[in-house]
Amino acid sequence: MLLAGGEGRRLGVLTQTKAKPAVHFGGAYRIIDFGLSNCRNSGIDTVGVVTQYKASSLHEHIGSGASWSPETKGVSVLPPKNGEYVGTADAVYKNLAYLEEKQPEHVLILSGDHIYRMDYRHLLERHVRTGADATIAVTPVAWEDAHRFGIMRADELGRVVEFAEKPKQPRSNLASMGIYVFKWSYLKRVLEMDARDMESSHDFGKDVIPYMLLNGAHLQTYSHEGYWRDVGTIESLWEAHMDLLGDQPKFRCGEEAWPMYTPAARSGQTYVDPAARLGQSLIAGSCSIYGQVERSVISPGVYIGHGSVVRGCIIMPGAHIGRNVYLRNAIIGEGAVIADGATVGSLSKSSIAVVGDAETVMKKNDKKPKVYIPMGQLHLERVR
Ligand SMILES: Nc1ncnc2c1ncn2[C@@H]1O[C@H](COP(=O)(O)OP(=O)(O)O[C@H]2O[C@H](CO)[C@@H](O)[C@H](O)[C@H]2O)[C@@H](O)[C@H]1O
Repeated sequence: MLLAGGEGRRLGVLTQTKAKPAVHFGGAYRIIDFGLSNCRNSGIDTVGVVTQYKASSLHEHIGSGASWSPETKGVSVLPPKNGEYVGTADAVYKNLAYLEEKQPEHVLILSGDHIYRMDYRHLLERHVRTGADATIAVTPVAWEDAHRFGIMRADELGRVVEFAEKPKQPRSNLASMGIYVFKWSYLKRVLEMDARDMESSHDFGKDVIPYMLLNGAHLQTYSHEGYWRDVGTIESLWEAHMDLLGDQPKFRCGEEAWPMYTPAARSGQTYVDPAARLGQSLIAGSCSIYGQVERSVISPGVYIGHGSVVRGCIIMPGAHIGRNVYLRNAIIGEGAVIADGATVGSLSKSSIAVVGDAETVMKKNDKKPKVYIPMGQLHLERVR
């Protein structure tokens, strides 16, 4: 069960027209492609994608699901039928009939907004070997980020002994990745119990996992080694893109041994003009580049005009960057237009400027000046 229905409010204007898992990532992909490709590469061909917020963006992208499950067409989208999904546990609870039909022994629950590579067979092997009711994939995170995650302590055999969802003062930096495998019989029981609890917010992290611990369930950990990022915020989305760059990138998308699958996109060639200068960047197909691009990820169908400078940027598909534009540490949404001579972004790395999908940014003295939409604690500057 791939959970992809959250609102993704922290991505602000980037999720105004699409669900967070449908946001483009790494030039050629969308965020949800990572979980779905992991499923295919792990031999999992029956996947229920639970959608809700801006569901049509995901439904269009997933289509028949044949990109990830070519033989059996086993990828199903599961929007809410009656009412809404109240939390992550409720989203699975309301699809118990779908699961029942499949008669699984174990159910893997994944999040649609993570960038990582994982062979779920190893997680499942550990879960079966330890005979746990449920197993959570875990990874250490930076102490300063620990308050954003479910944080736990485990004993020497890897059994969870303490868990706190997004604690203000974390007592460990071992984080839940929001990836769980449950014994089907146990999952059904615990979700039915949670559904009857009027006090519950019906969320795995806030309610189900603490309930399990309180009631002596056998909860194991599976240590994930390697890259993993929850790209739920503007900063983490930007940083994860920067992790793709360089000679020895922290993460590579689509290696031969672990391919990435996504529905066929624009496959035209990219034109690089003699006036262009490119460095440390990923450039997708069907682009035209006349300006200077450094430490950036450029998606398909992007135009970058003469005399423009693009540094530390993520440019989403089909964006048009005019002439003599200066872009620095910015995310430019799908189909956005940056008019000739405009400036977007700041010199400081800690603030990322964002232009939403299909927005137009004009030069300061034009009649319709564009202002960045303030997001959370981010400091966003005006277009100069
Ligand atoms: N009502 C709903 N219907 C359908 N889908 C929904 C939904 N609400 C959320 N989702 C989806 O479920 C996934 C996880 O949801 P959240 O983003 O709410 O969890 P969060 O990341 O805060 O914490 C979780 O994930 C982090 C790791 O990222 C853990 O540390 C933490 O313990 C855990 O609770 C997302 O892909 C989201 O789209």
